[in-house]
Amino acid sequence: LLRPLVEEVRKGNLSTLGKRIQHRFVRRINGLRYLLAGPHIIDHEYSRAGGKPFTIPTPSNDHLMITSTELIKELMSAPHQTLSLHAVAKEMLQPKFTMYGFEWQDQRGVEGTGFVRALRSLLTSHLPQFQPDLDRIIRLALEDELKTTGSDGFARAQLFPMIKRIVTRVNCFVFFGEELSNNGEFTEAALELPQTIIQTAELLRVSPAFLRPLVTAIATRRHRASRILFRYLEPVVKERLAKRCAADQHAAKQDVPADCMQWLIDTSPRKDPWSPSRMIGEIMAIWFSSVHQLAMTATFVVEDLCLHREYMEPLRQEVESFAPEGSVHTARLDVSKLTLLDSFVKESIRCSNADAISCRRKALQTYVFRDGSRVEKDDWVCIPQRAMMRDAQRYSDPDKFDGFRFANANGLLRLGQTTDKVPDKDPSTITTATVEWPIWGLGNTACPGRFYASLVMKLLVTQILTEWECETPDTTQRHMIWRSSIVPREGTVGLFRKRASSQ
Ligand code: HEM
Repeated sequence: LLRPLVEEVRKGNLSTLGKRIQHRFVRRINGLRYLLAGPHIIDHEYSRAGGKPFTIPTPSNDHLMITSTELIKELMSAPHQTLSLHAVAKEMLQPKFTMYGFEWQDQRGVEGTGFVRALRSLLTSHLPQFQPDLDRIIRLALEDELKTTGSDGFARAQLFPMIKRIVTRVNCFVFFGEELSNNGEFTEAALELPQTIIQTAELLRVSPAFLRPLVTAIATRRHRASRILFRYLEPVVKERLAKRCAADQHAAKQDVPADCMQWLIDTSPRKDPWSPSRMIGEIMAIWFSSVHQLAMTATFVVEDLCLHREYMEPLRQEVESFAPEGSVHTARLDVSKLTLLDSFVKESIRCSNADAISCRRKALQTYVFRDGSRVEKDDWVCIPQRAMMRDAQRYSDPDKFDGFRFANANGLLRLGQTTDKVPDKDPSTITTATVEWPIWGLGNTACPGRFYASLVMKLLVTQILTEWECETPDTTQRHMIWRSSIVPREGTVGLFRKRASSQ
């Protein structure tokens, strides 16, 4: 709060100082409401702004919200040294404290962007090989989670905690391989880490600097989860780094494991190689990105399946029509053909978006858009995606859950017709990153894990469809709000019963 004022004093700009103090102070106090009502405040201001940019105060800074295609394109082409995604992540997650002392750069790409190749290219291209294993892990995890049934034949499960565990299991497999993914202590720490990071970072954002080490030690239980992961990963990473170095020296090709940890090592800098602990810090940061959003989004999708049961039969029929002959097993199913499922998952994201904003960038220096909109240094600029996805100008009947909205719209767009169902001008799928569908971010920084995330969500839903009947008695309050996040409630229960045909 005080930093901008101190800067004003330094500049000797005393005439405007009084006004600025008052303005900043009032905005920061007003901004406190954002903590508990962020998405609602954004929705309200969006409808008042009539397509123009608008500013939302938060307790720490202002967020400039932009919605026009021109401004969004300008945002995407602005230099990373000016409008930075990494600086946002650093502010939100406080990695220096929450990730065991791991320091991030403010600017993306300073130490290479190998992780994009590791996830966007290598992980994505290996998805067909991974699919049978992902399918098996999800199936066994569901059976394990839902093994205790009541007298009515239904197993009861708290959906969000269950899906966090399932996502952790599959992600552990693709990140760290079979052995570590079967290690209970390791997977428990892998599940704990993202939750600890988020909770601790929030505490740190409201703690004075001198208390931060103490707050971190208490909230992370002296980095319990990080230390366990580190203990397991250190010998493996050391060995793999040494092997890479030896292979480079002898220009030899060697058999290497096919997992994300290996690809992150392979794509890390060669000229000035990272130490094992630096490498583990990088892996943990990417690990965090892989669990948190996916678990929340997948939970809302499963909740929507339980709530809108009329979609189960048509979705089932679609899965069965594409299943390899004579089986309903989803291991080798070509999920890209399941256009109704793609549409259902997309509609779930449109209606129950886990984040009210996307494409956050922090201004490392003041930036003025071509239309004159200003983002002051240290403020953020964002896209208010939830409000845009509920705008009747973009989506007809936006408050209605229309599971096949996108499939129907794609059908019309493919015929060269127009539709008011969606704002898209061309057919699209869930992973298409466009101005109309910014849930993955945009441009160079668009989520490199989106193809994997989409596959996991679809496999989870197809497993439930083919093996289970599901419903939920909890139909009212499905989420809680913190800042712009819309987090599934831990207590929402799903009822699951094995389908007669799958027993
Ligand atoms: C439903 C799940 C997910 C959602 C909604 C999501 C969304 C996003 C968004 C909005 C961004 C910021 C992009 C920008 O602002 O331009 C992002 C970045 C990122 N995501 Fe995801 N993500 C998901 C799953 C995953 C998974 C499973 C992984 C890893 C396997 C992953 C890895 C990353 C990484 C590494 C970045 C940083 C990209 C960069 O700095 O260039 N995400 N994601």
